[in-house]
Amino acid sequence: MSESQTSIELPILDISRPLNPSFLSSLAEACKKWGFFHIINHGISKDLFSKLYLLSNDLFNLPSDTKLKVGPFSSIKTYTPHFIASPYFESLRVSGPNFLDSAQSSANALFVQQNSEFSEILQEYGRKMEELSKNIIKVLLMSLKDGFGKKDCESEFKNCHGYMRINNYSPPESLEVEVEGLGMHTDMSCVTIVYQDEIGGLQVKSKEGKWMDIRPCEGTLVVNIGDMLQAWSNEKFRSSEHRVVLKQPANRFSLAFFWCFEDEKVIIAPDEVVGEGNVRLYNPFVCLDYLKFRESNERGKFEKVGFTVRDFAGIGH
Ligand SMILES: O=C(O)CCC(=O)C(=O)O
Ligand SMILES: [Fe+2]
Repeated sequence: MSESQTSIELPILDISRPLNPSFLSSLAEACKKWGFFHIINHGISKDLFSKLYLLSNDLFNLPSDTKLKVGPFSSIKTYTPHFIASPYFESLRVSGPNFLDSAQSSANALFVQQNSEFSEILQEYGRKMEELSKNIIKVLLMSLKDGFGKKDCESEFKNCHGYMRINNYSPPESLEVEVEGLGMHTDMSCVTIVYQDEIGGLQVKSKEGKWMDIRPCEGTLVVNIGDMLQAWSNEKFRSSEHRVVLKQPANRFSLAFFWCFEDEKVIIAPDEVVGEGNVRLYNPFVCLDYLKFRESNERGKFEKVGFTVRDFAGIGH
């Protein structure tokens, strides 16, 4: 991890304003090059983030034994303890469309006292993220050439569903060199919406293999393209490898919302997306089959064994 690091400037989508063609083309360009952009005026208040932060803190501060009541060996399985993704990472999953029920079933197992605020806040956040995801897909479709297909292609995304992960990173107390809080990966979603606190540490890998910082900025959310949209868009959009590094001995909090195709969906780029005269880069595949493929590949074998959507369904791979 000695390579010098730089941060990148990404387009900032103001979702509250009408879009102009020059912005849409810079967005399309960033989605092809980086697979990342920023979003502002998303309608999620600072107050909601602070509440989510405080409630999540209460949760992660519980004793490990308590958290494991919803861990991988419990019936609920919403909590990922330390040492699964990394020694410094733990996470709680809340699934839609009924975020309230999902959060409540974890809360019931974790907290002695009734804690309805926790699930209500997560429901509010989940619903807002669903709306935002739908709007983001609309904008992305518009950014594809000639504003094509908004009417034809939006229906492809009508059965999408979302889930979120509340992430807590706790680096070692004496941190001399930076450590990976979350190793290199691509997301399996169509799009992911990330809130990262002011600590920062999210990085995207450039096509040349260099790690670039995605600096946090108050009021700004990060959006990244996932594998499903990379395949569906015939690589008009890129699902980039990214990771989280911890550079200072301070806790880091993030929320990641994944907007995904339904399991049974057959992913195939529409002809108008591929474009006349262009080569089709993926064989059609069923969404769930790819999710299973990813699950069955061990993390450490990443470099040796095919692991990405290209390896799974790419033509000529
Ligand atoms: O914590 C972050 O900022 C990003 C998390 C992430 O990449 C993920 O959960 O897929
Ligand atoms: Fe990710």
